[in-house]
Amino acid sequence: MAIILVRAASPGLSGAAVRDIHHHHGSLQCSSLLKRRRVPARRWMLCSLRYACLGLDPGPGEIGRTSSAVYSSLAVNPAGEAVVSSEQKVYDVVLKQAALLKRQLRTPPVLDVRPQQLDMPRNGLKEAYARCGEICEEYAKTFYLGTMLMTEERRRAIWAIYVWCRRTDELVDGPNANYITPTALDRWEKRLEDLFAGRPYDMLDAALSDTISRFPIDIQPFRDMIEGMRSDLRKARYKNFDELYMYCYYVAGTVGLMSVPVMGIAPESKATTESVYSAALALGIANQLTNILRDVGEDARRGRIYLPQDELAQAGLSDEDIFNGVVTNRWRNFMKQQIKRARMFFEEAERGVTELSQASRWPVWASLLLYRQILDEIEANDYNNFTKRAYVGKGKKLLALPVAYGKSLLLPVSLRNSQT
Ligand SMILES: CC(C)=CCC/C(C)=C/CC/C(C)=C/CC/C(C)=C/[C@@H]1[C@@H](COP(=O)(O)OP(=O)(O)O)[C@]1(C)CC/C=C(\C)CC/C=C(\C)CCC=C(C)C
Ligand SMILES: [Mn+2]
Repeated sequence: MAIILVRAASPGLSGAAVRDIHHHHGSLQCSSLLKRRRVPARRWMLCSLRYACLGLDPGPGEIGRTSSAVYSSLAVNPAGEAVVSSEQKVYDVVLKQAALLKRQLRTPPVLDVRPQQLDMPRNGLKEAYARCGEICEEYAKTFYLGTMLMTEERRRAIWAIYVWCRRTDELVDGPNANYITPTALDRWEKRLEDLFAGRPYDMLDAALSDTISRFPIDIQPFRDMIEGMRSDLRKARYKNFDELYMYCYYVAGTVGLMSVPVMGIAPESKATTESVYSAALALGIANQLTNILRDVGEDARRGRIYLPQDELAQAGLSDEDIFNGVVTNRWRNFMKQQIKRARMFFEEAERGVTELSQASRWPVWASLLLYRQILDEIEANDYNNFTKRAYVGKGKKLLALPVAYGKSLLLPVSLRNSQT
């Protein structure tokens, strides 16, 4: 194995941090950091892969720059010290959620919030869930269709989560967004705590209260989504991918973490709970990156640029270029790299979908295939995401459903090798 020591050649890293970073077949590995920073080897391999695939394979002197500019477990602060990256922080949440799920499945807690304890009129919960279903159908038709294959209890739970997420997003993205203050988000969080304690404020909250009494769902991803909305209020630029990654976790990776306890892992799956959560997180990140790439023009008209500033600068692009919205070769090349990265997150997610319980796979495959096609449409639009909205047509949408169904019948990846 060819190892190139980069040692003090890196301007962004302290000598100790680069002690044994080695460069091997286009990937970066750093064993001292793995130990000191508890970066799991698998995560490190993954970020190395993304790093290499992005074609940003650095020369030795460039490691400090690219480690924060690309996707990495290692970030560098302005003083040149290695700091825990967003990916590592989020991975700690994944580990915690996985541990909670395992513990609760072993010894289900004595539930202190039973549906019948909720102060609701007769049939109230049924109506509440039905309303959640209607909202879901109105906003996300294809996805709604996908949920129809799930068991009734799971389907209703996913609707209730969907509606809470949609309402949270509407606070900062909806018609009243201009009037939303951090205090309003604090009130929304208090409401969240109340509904987790069995004191829902309205019927839609009551549906979620009921859902969390039936499934081992933790409050943290919900809190984190509200944190993402707070960040949307105060921030309109992202310095680098590390910052953007955190934002994507907050607003979309959280959805993946909320959904796993409801969708369930296939009883025959040999995958670890952590790996399934990681895949769910990856799907959320992939979806959000795609959403950002689709909406560049629309966001710019609201004064927002979610694309990493340092990567724009490296591509010779500025905020002005985005506001002007002219598709140039620089823009095309920049977009190609961004699309490549989003696709890598989709690939990571794919490995987890097969591990979900059989009936949950179809809607997840459908949403993965449909959302990923938006990237193909951006390409088909010759990267004009300034004035053209990438849109997956009805025909392609309909075709994705049987394809997703076919994929949902596949054996979990974790079982495939052991069967041969
Ligand atoms: C089956 C399935 C997809 C279940 C998830 C259902 C669910 C609870 C969705 C909530 C989505 C939501 C309203 C999130 C609020 C924040 C937000 C709007 C995020 C963006 C969604 C797309 O919305 P849209 O295109 O309408 O965007 P605009 O508001 O118009 O800009 C996001 C891009 C994020 C969506 C993220 C997911 C759906 C996460 C998917 C991950 C899983 C379901 C985990 C699957 C498990 C494994 C193991 C892969
Ligand atoms: Mn939105």
